[in-house]
Amino acid sequence: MLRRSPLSIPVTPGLRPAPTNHAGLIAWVEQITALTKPDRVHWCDGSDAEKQAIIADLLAKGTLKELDQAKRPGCYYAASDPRDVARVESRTFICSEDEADAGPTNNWADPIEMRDRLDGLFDGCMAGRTLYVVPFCMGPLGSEISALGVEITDSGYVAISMGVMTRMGKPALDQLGDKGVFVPAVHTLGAPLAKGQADVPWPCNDDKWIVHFPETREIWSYGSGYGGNALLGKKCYALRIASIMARDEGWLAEHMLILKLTDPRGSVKYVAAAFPSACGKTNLAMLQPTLPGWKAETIGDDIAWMRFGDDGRLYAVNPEAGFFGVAPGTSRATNHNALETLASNTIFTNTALTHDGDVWWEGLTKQAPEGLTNWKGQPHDHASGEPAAHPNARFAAPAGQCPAIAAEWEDPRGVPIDAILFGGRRASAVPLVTEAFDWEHGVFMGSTVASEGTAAAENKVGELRRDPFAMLPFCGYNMGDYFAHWLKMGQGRDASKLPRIFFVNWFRKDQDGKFVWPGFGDNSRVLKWISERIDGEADAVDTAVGRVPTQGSLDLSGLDLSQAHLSTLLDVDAEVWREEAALIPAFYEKFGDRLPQALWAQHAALVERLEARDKTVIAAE
Ligand SMILES: Nc1nc2c(ncn2[C@@H]2O[C@H](COP(=O)(O)OP(=O)(O)OP(=O)(O)O)[C@@H](O)[C@H]2O)c(=O)[nH]1
Ligand SMILES: O=C([O-])CC(=O)C(=O)O
Repeated sequence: MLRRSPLSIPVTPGLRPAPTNHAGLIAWVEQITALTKPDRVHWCDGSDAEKQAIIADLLAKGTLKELDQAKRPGCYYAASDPRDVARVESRTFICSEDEADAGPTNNWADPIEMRDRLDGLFDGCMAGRTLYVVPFCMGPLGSEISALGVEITDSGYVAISMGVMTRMGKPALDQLGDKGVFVPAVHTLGAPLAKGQADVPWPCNDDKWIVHFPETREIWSYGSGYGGNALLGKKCYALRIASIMARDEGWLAEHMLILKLTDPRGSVKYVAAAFPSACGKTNLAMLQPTLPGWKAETIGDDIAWMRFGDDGRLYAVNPEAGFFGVAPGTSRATNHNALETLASNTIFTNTALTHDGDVWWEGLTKQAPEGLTNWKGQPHDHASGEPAAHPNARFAAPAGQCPAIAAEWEDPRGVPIDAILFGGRRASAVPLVTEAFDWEHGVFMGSTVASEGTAAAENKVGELRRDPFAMLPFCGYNMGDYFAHWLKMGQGRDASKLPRIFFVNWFRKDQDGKFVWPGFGDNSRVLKWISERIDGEADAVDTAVGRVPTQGSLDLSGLDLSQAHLSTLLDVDAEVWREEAALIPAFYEKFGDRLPQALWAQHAALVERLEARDKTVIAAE
């Protein structure tokens, strides 16, 4: 669409003068305006006055409801259309020129055909609506690791949410200057309004398309107003398109939280951790250690952009400015810092509403309050067994409001990463924590992550699926090449400066289906072990799958954990792992020759180690 259309379409009458001299940007906005035919065009400056005006419009339309401003100043509530509640992976496409470049884990469509389809879908799609031009910066302003984008959207909800989630408006436009490079991202609800037609609170379309063109680094999103489908700076740009930029430019764009950990001696470690959607990134990023003297602070909760510095260390920035977190399960007991963050200036979507103008979700309090309205706008019926909040109900809150935010969270240089964690939801097999033997073994671990599905996407909840590096839905190119890129990033480097790699699993269950590990703040016990491993202080035992803590090396003081449960958490059952290992080739074979030989060699070495062991290898001393 973009490349084939000339940039000579006349400016729509009424278009306000663009607050930029960037000729390419102005031409692109004119072109999209001509295609989508909105009633009005608004260039976002990111000011408070602008935010208030958009909110007033959304309140009038019923998209937003004002929460009790005495209790939650600056907080608003939206309930989505029930057909628009999560990312739509089946409608997400990587339209590379060569199908093989998208790889077997992405949906692919021919880019020419897709452009024709989008031409049709976007023609007049914004009729009756305002087109918002949303310039944004991913990463701290002024950082060499940061990058710019401009989202065009016909959703005021998206425009203000982008204001929370990114550095949006004038500062981003200033950074772009007259000639800067930006990723163009076009979003529409796919719900044009005929003259005089009344709007609905949450317009969207049954037909949804989330499309990426890797070669031209463009994003086109049609039909959804929700989360990662519509806030295009997040998954679409900061992961899918950025992963391509990172491959080409020699850095890493990852689905990782970033955490600062300070031990009782005052020594600091920075940890990045990749867990699939709704598997605990936000919670770990805001963790309150239960171990005395340990301190955890937040740098980011979802995405990390990382580059090697001249000193050989890997530096990470959080490209986002807000948290788009899962509400259900968040409570004072599990994540006090998140609740403090949500006290003001937050947009809640698909939670339940209390009778006195506040939000509620399952897990917030033990007992649901009386008089709840569920996310579908109906009186909540406790007896129905249906949750009052949608399981993927979310909050969008400014990161700077988090009481645990680290002072350096916006440091343009980023923070040097000491440890990388991979993880997922695994009821069985996978120990509480395992250290990789080296970088290559760590890449092997990352490539074989499997996790039980959650409500964050439309796949089946609870079903086990491979989610390498927690990037399955977010890698913008062939994952075989992505694994090779990870291997290459560690090659020829001083191993003592490379982050150490670990695999964690907070989700082991006993025979009754109950979590064995208390999780949340008690995950600090695992972080302590990791920190002490890096300092050469904690013991580990070599097992076939990696190094696991000796029972004595994990700080379990004050924890009521039975010996049987501890064994469940730390034992490596060779029989179970032989079955696990036997599942890997079918997954690897999907990538054909794009799967690096080094990973096949890692698999062969794992099988060999497992053959050499007795049935059960106990990590206890
Ligand atoms: N049992 C247990 N549950 C956890 C733990 N950490 C997080 N959870 C639950 O997992 C769910 C998702 O947690 P989040 O921290 O929001 O997950 P996320 O990875 O940030 O999710 P996305 O925003 O989708 O990327 C919530 O219901 C949490 O209560 C833990 O240590 N143990
Ligand atoms: O992108 C979204 O809609 C929400 C999110 O963070 C995820 O799914 O990981």
